[in-house]
Amino acid sequence: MDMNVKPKPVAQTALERVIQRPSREEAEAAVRTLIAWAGDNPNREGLIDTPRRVVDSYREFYSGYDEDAAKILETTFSEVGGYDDIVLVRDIPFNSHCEHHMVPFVGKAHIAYLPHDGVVGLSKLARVTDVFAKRLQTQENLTAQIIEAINEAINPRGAAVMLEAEHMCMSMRGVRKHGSSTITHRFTGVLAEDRQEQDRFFALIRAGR
Ligand SMILES: Nc1nc2c(ncn2[C@@H]2O[C@H](COP(=O)(O)OP(=O)(O)OP(=O)(O)O)[C@@H](O)[C@H]2O)c(=O)[nH]1
Ligand SMILES: [Zn+2]
Repeated sequence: MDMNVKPKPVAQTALERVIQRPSREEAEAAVRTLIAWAGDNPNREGLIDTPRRVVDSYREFYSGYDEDAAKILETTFSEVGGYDDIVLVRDIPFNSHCEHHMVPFVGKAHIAYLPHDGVVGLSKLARVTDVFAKRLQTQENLTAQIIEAINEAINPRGAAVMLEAEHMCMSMRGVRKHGSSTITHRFTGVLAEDRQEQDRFFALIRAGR
């Protein structure tokens, strides 16, 4: 092995740019503190492995900090038979956590764009949704980040993102209103300028239901 070959620098994640990640032991100790804060004994048998599980779960819930939307969207296709009309992927399920209470909000995303010179794999729109959903979020910011990532990656003639979600911080605590949903949407390009295109987007979301 050539010892002069320097290891490639590991790309800094969004989180590491802001804060140094604590060790797993520190994170597990924090969970034990929260269990005691809830009023239970972190040393009782049923709770002994809970800090480990919670810390593992956090890795899943917040895996988006280690992902790069631009990378996911970098493969585009141009051989689509000249198709240049709206592409809509609707009902993409997502779950995220609100940045105010760290409680889930759960819902569906509808993502559309008007191709310019290429299309992306449909699954990539769902993957990009997860990159940003799996961070601490507000629904507004999540909406904006998804559409910005699409615009930067494929420069479409227009794009639209609509999210509908139920916020557990409004149903399980606080105001305690079950069943309300919050809708956010954002349009760019032709879809921002042309009301008819917006109406078509809303009609396609409803189509065939
Ligand atoms: N705009 C927006 N607000 C959110 C989102 N998720 C949670 N919230 C709200 O964030 C607000 C935080 O309000 P605060 O008064 O600081 O916190 P709080 O005392 O816990 O508020 P309550 O939830 O009313 O009990 C609440 O009104 C939440 O409903 C979101 O995605 N977008
Ligand atoms: Zn909240």
